[in-house]
Formats: sequence, C-alpha cells, structure tokens
Amino acid sequence: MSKLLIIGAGGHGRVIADCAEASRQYCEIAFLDDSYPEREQNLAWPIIEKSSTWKSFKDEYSFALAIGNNQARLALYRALDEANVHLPNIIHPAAIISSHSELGKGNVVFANAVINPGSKIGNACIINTSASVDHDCQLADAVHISPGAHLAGSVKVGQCSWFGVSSSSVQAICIADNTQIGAGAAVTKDTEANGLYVGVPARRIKDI
Ligand SMILES: CC(=O)SCCNC(=O)CCNC(=O)[C@H](O)C(C)(C)COP(=O)(O)OP(=O)(O)OC[C@H]1O[C@@H](n2cnc3c(N)ncnc32)[C@H](O)[C@@H]1OP(=O)(O)O
Repeated sequence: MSKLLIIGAGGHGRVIADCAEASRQYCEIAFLDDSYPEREQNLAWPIIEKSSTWKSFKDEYSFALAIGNNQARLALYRALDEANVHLPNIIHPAAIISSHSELGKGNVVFANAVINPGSKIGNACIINTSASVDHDCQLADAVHISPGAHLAGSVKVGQCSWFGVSSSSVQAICIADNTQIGAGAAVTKDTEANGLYVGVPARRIKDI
C-alpha cells in the first residue's frame, strides 16, 4: 500500500480522495493546496502543504492531480512526469474498465464510468462519474469526459478537450484539440480546434 498526495483540495480532489479510499490501494491520503495553512483539513483528509512544495514529497508519495482546467492539469502532469513522480491511475471499484483497453498515467476514472474494449486513454484524463467511453475510442492527454457524458464507438478526442455534463458524441468522429462541448450537447460531426460547441446537434458558437 502506498501513500497518495492529491494536488488540489477542491470538490474534484475530494472525489479523487474518496475514489482512492474506496480502491483500498492507499494507506494514507493527503492533499497539497495553496489554501494551506488557512485550511488544514479537507473532509477526512489533511492538507499538509502548499502545492508548490510537491518536489519535497515525490519520493514518499504517489500523486494525483485534482485540477479541473485541462491545460493547467496537463502542464503540471508533464512537470511531475519529467521529475519521475509516480502518477497512478485512480480507479473507483465501481468503474468498469475493459481489460482490452489501455490507460496511460495520472488518469482518474470515477464510479459507474465505463471504458469499453479497444479504447485507448492518454494521460491526465478525467473519466467522470457515470461517463462512458465506448469501444475503440482514442482519448489524447488531459481530456475530461464529465459526469453522464457518453462517447459512442471509435471517437477520437484531441488533447485538452472537454465534454460537458450529459453531452454525447455519435460514433467514429474526431473531436479536435481544445474543443469544449457544452452541457447536454450532441456532437454529430468532426469539430475544429479551439471551439465551443453547444446544442443538439452541436454547433460552434465561439472560439475558446
Ligand atoms: C463534477 C463536475 O462538476 S464536472 C464539470 C461539469 N460542468 C459542465 O459540464 C459545464 C459545461 N458548461 C456549459 O455547458 C457552459 O454553459 C458553456 C461552457 C457551454 C458556456 O459557458 P460560457 O462560455 O460562460 O457561455 P455563456 O453562459 O455566456 O453562454 C453563451 C450562450 O450559449 C448558451 N449556452 C450556454 N451553455 C449552453 C448549453 N450547454 N447548451 C446550449 N446553449 C448553451 C447560453 O444560453 C448563451 O446563449 P445566448 O447568447 O443566446 O444568451
């Protein structure tokens, strides 16, 4: 059993801690957050230092990144990976992940999420509560599939793209890098990079 240090003590961090606790893989779970020392506790788990101090803990702990912003999470992931920090995938025991899928490092997969066979998940991705990634999808690094969002088969999702809560994608399309899909949208065609798409069917409404 190893010790887990989560960078970021917000709501997403608390779900990661809860998920790690449920996985029974860790003997200790704690946080780094810039609100320390004003806040020393985050529900059942201590906040032990500021985020910037992570290097001093890197030989003692495994790390998880609880940063919602995809670009910021990817930047921090790269810094920690470069420093040979151990970045396990944090997987809730109630997630269903095909043994014929592949996950990189530093991902989180929450309760009731499903990843089906042939899918490849990059690094630092969030597969949130009850999201599904169907067969043969390919997710690049730092993608976020929000709660209840669903990807049909063979969807490619570019780096740092974000599916909002309860959004969906039809099969076999390409979501470009840095695409944001609004809550409840249904994507039916390839997207172009750096766009915000909303509605059913999803339409690009602005650049991001
Ligand atoms: C566990 C967790 O919490 S994980 C986090 C999950 N969170 C989400 O999934 C959030 C998803 N976010 C959204 O859907 C947001 O509404 C966004 C990103 C699409 C838009 O946010 P903003 O950039 O602030 O845009 P803004 O709110 O100004 O809306 C712009 C226009 O789009 C419309 N719009 C916004 N969101 C949506 C949507 N999901 N579907 C349809 N139309 C929308 C607005 O009504 C507005 O229209 P108007 O100009 O005619 O008034």
